[in-house]
Amino acid sequence: MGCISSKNVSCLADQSVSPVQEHDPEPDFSSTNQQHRVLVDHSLEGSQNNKRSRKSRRLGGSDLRIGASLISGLSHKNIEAEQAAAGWPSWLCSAAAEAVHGWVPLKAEAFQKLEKIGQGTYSSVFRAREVGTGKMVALKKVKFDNLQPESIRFMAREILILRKLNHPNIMKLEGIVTSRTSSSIYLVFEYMEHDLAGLSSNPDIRFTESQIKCYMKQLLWGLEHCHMRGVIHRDIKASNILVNNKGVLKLADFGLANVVTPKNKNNLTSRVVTLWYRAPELLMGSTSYGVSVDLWSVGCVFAEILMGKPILKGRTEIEQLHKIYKLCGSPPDSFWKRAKLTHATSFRPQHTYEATLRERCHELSTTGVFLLETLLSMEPEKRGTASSALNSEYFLTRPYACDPSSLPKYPPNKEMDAKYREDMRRSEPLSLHDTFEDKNILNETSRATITTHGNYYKLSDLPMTTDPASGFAWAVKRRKDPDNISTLTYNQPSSRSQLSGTSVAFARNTFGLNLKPDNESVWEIQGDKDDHDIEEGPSETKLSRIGERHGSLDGSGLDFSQREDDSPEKNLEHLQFGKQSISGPLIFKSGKIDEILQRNESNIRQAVRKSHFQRGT
Ligand SMILES: Nc1ncnc2c1ncn2[C@@H]1O[C@H](COP(=O)(O)OP(=O)(O)OP(=O)(O)O)[C@@H](O)[C@H]1O
Repeated sequence: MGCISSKNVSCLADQSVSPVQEHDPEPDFSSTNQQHRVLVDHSLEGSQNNKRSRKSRRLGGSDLRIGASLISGLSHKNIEAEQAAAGWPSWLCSAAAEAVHGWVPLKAEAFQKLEKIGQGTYSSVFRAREVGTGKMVALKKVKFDNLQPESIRFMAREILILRKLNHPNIMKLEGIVTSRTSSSIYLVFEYMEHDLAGLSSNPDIRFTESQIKCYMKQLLWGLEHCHMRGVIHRDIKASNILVNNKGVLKLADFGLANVVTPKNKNNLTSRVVTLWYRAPELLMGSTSYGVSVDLWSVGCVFAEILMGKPILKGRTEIEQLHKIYKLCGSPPDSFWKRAKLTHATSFRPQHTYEATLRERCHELSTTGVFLLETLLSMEPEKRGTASSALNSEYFLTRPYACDPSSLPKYPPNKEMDAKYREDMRRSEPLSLHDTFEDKNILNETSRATITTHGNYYKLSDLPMTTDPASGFAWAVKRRKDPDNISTLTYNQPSSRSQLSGTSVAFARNTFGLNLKPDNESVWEIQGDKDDHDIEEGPSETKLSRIGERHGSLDGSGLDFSQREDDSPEKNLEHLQFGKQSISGPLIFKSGKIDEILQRNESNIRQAVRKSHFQRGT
């Protein structure tokens, strides 16, 4: 695959854009046998810049602004001329020269594009074959508006962070496919056959304790590398942790990552991390968090691979917090005293919750429970660091982590996942009862086994369902001024719909949220039950809409009501709690968990992008 060889000026000549591409705005992936061109450090560096470049390499490239500082001595005209000569499109050089500095673009015809393997908010991922070597790669096509410099710079941030990292357990950016005339770019990554979400949720796969340790160690090594370079990943979840057929785990998807600097450390957006993996301080709106948000997510992933399912599956931010309290216990008084959040006390539960983590992980060794409890500490500073987790007793006691090469070769992930998801779709919903059985770990001598299990899909994995014609959402507001009346709104064409009132009841009973109708939006609650426990059993609260009103958000400084994909229905998918905006889908037409996650992910990505535009965080 492409490499970065230093000072290889002569290679530049080899990077000329083919006549076909000159007329093609999209990179033209072909099946021709044209040789793949390597990435080279081109001739930007003068002797002084070379010195700086070498220094930064000795330091492990730890300065994210390396590109910017390197090129600062050169005139813009020179840089653009150099980069254009290297084959980069002008819109990219002018908006994000530092991201591609020292590299030359790879040519589209060096790859044979195969099937699509992933779809993100701002990307589509394809499997592809490198023509010259036959090696499989993943091509991530990044969507952005190339007329908008901010949009390009946002994408450039991901590239800069990826270039800053260099570790066997971090997904390596191997190159970028584009051309002088292209309007899009593809990031080239090593192809990984599996992800931890697919493997751990597969009922046919059961990890042994030493296999779990092996995955966890690799994850923590990768994370330690990020954190030591000031990079917070901010989207650690099982599906972003990829595994190849050699048992090597790599942390992927740095689309939400950021480098903490003295300048931005108190001005970060709280709307990061996929809901199920989001730390409590983020749910409470913190904007001055640190790398410990990643450690919380690692705790969630640890629990997920132990149990075979995500451990905290909230459907809204408020429900997510509730689930955290139920698992980890309500935070101690000291937590609320120390919390620097303006609205922290709004999140203080009225009831005391005892931690249930030990019960839920009763098969896990004592050392494992201790590590899990540490990672899932309500107080960020008690979570320790990736390094301290690696030094924990869990990894120092038998059974030790196995060697990655001894991990089983699983059937191709994409096929396996596709089949599994299809099976789930066909079978849902099964019954009102929870049919999920935790996949407890096997004893040390066991290997991962492929067996045929029953169907594991659980009804409570699904969002609360509504009438077939649903697709509405609701919002709650509470303010202190004349607008100060809480409003519960939903938007549903039909006159009546069923909505589980658990979130309403939870908001009211747990946080003391007082719901009142206001003039603009009138709602009725029928048969409301005080149901504190969202997870177990749907409550039969019925709401009928008479009027409607759009929700708006402030809280974390982001306003989803101005999202690109703006519609009344979508705007209403927020629960505003005090100043904290609570977002996330509550109810979906089809009742598919994939849909919830997709929407949640999209919301986060759009919000972070917007926040980046506004504040650069
Ligand atoms: N190197 C890879 N090998 C195999 N599959 C990959 C690779 N990278 C990504 N994928 C697949 O593509 C999916 C989407 O990729 P990724 O997570 O990077 O983007 P995203 O976060 O969904 O997109 P965006 O950041 O634009 O919203 C992943 O969930 C994974 O299934």
